[in-house]
Amino acid sequence: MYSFKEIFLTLQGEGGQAGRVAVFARFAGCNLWSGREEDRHKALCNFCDTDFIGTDGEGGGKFTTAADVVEALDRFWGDLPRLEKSVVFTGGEPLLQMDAALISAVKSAGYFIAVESNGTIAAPTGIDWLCISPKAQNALKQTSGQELKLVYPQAGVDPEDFSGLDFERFYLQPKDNLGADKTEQMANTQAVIEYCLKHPQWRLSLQTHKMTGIR
Ligand SMILES: C[S@@+](CC[C@H](N)C(=O)[O-])C[C@H]1O[C@@H](n2cnc3c(N)ncnc32)[C@H](O)[C@@H]1O
Ligand SMILES: Nc1nc2[nH]cc(C(=O)O)c2c(=O)[nH]1
Ligand code: SF4
Ligand SMILES: [Mg+2]
Repeated sequence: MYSFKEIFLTLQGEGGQAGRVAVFARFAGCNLWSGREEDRHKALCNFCDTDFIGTDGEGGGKFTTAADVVEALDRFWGDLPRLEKSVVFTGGEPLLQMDAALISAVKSAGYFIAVESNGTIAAPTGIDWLCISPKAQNALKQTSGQELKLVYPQAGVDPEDFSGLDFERFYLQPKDNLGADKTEQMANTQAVIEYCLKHPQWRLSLQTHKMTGIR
């Protein structure tokens, strides 16, 4: 059984695959936050910008088999070219639910498989583009992949804690303070820019879907 909050077609907004059309499949549930606002202050990850509770979003639901998930993804991919098929599994935390059966079925259907994960759970094999986004003091179990994308700044977190890990690319993504304060938001972006100017291993990742107003 796989539980998805929502499934939709959009352009990847972040990181090294930004601009690429993909079906986004957002799993319900996370191991670092309940998703309820009243729990945010005591969550292991407290800056989340996403609603991942339940299965009531567009395209969401509970799918009994991996084949049922593929059928749903294919509905959103529609008649687009088969050779370009691309899916991003996110959440919530996708590695709580992704298993070999799902990866195998999605791969057989022709998809390039990208995953957005907090890295606290080891990833199964077969993922084409693994993006790990470490969260404060939560221990990393997955220390390799295509992209490490650190939300910055985070209290007590130094990018150099991660710069020696086995990733192809390293990104800093300005922390969205969720509308709390425009000045602080701009300061976060400025801090990323200044860090990247001094540390060429790191690149700027902007949440371009928020700038353009797409999902
Ligand atoms: C909502 S998370 C879901 C996947 C997974 N749980 C994770 O944290 O990587 C998707 C991406 O959004 C990023 N993100 C979440 N809240 C953010 C915020 N307030 N500002 C910037 N990026 C944020 C995460 O770090 C992650 O890279
Ligand atoms: N367009 C778009 N790109 C994204 N990249 C990562 C996202 C996520 O929430 O995981 C996301 C998202 O929610 N929308
Ligand atoms: S780990 Fe990811 S989904 Fe979970 S609360 Fe943090 S940003 Fe949100
Ligand atoms: Mg998002």
